[in-house]
Amino acid sequence: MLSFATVEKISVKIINQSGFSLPAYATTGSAGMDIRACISEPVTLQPLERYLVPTGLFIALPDGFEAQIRPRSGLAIKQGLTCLNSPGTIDADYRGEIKVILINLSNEAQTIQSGDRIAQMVIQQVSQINWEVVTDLETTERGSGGFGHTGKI
Ligand SMILES: O=c1ccn([C@H]2C[C@H](O)[C@@H](COP(=O)(O)OP(=O)(O)OP(=O)(O)O)O2)c(=O)[nH]1
Ligand SMILES: [Mg+2]
Repeated sequence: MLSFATVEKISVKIINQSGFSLPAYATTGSAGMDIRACISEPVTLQPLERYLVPTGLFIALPDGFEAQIRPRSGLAIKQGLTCLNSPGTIDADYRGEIKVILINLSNEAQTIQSGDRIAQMVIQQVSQINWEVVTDLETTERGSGGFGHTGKI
């Protein structure tokens, strides 16, 4: 049995005609909850077309939390559908509808039906910081090396 840090309850409002249940963790160890398209009619995305897909979900995160909207790997590998702004950021103070920016990166048209699981939502704790302006940063072994600096193997 996996154990996760328990989070206080998060207020959620769900508005849809199709009676979807709330997003839920599919397995005991799932990081994300799948979220569904909430659309009045099917949407077809042509190759490279993007679409802002409503989910019918509204949440009120506590301060210090964010929700990330991430792609589902199955949808990406099978249909080339992914989230354009991945991961999407849902701010703690956002009270609007959660929407998913889907893009069709396949070379065929792809259709989304209402109720399709189009993305997943991961709730994370985040910190806000204050800057301390300095003239010199503390040194490290890496220094300014990056972008393949440590080699391939
Ligand atoms: O995939 C996403 C990304 C964002 N949002 C909502 C919640 C988020 O809190 C708000 C703003 O998102 P973001 O900061 O990414 O967008 P922005 O372009 O910086 O807009 P803003 O100026 O409103 O912050 O839009 C979504 O519903 N889905
Ligand atoms: Mg922003």
